[in-house]
Amino acid sequence: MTRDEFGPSSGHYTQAVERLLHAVQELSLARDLDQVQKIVRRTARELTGCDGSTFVLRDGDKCFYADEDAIEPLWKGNRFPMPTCISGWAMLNRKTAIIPDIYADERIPHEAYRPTFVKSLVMVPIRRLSPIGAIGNYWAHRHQATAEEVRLLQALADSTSIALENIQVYGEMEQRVRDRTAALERANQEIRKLSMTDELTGLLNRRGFYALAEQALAHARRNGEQALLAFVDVDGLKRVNDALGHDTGDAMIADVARVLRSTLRESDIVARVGGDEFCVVAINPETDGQVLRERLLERLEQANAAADKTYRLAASIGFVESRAAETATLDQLILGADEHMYAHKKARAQARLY
Ligand SMILES: Nc1nc2c(ncn2[C@@H]2O[C@H](COP(=O)(O)OP(=O)(O)OP(=O)(O)O)[C@@H](O)[C@H]2O)c(=O)[nH]1
Repeated sequence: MTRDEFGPSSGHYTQAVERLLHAVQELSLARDLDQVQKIVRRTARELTGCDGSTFVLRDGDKCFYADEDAIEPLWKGNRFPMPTCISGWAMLNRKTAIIPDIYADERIPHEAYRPTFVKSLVMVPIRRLSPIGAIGNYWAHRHQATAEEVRLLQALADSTSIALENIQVYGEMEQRVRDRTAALERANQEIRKLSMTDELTGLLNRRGFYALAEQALAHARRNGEQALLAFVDVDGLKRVNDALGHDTGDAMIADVARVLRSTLRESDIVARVGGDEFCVVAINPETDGQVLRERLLERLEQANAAADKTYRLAASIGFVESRAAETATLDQLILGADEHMYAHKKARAQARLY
């Protein structure tokens, strides 16, 4: 195409400006780098009718040939040091490189061009004041780019720069929304955890127990697994409170909780469901209720022997074992274990009398 054919009053130029306006519109709607690259590589070629275009991004001190649209492959995916390639020159000098004969120009690394079809090129920087990339146009024959072609490419580069900034802003906004959502989710999790946790012992509280135990029992029933529910009531807390103070009573509760947690399996659900009352749900328990009770009492005794405390840990323990076929509700199971515990407490009190 000659200069006359591509002058401001020519039909080609009008078409190219229309094409550019379309691209500007598309770029204003682009939301990610892929979309921008696609628009730029296609438009850059169509604006001048050249044989190839590249979309280059600055990557530190390298030029990254991010994308291309050409009659034969160029350098897509490659990175070159800024001073060794023409896109680097355009960015470092903040100027457009117009090169009608690449083999007559010292800025061109001739060896890199020899395997390619390129004979002439134009390279415009994206964001002239502080370039972040460049757009290349290549011709397979000798071509002296016209002022109009360069102007069109520069206008495309300016719109590309705004599109890239938009993407960055959108990206940051999206990231901020993601961060906030994650923080909210963490806060919600914390609230859920706090609302299900007993502050004194760190075990589940009554609400947490119901939530997890209901789930575990339903699951056990579906799978035909056996379940055991134990009710543990600390002995003599009132006496300790009255004689040694509420703080000591608290310490006693926390000690019992520690013994329960360390004696039971990690998968067992352990909760403080009242002042001095604990509930345990064990699915597929390793032992029957009687053995479990003996083990817990033994561990409480061991804790007493190991520590020089002003109080003794003791508890009454009742339990119920629920088979898969049973349809007792959690409340019914708790009631059964509580009654069993009460019988145990009575028996222990009587044993102390004799
Ligand atoms: N320190 C302390 N005491 C509590 C807490 N919650 C409840 N209590 C007290 O625990 C005592 C429980 O009394 P009881 O049900 O008679 O139990 P007990 O003193 O262990 O008596 P037995 O179960 O018959 O051995 C009451 O005095 C409650 O005020 C708590 O969080 N901390």
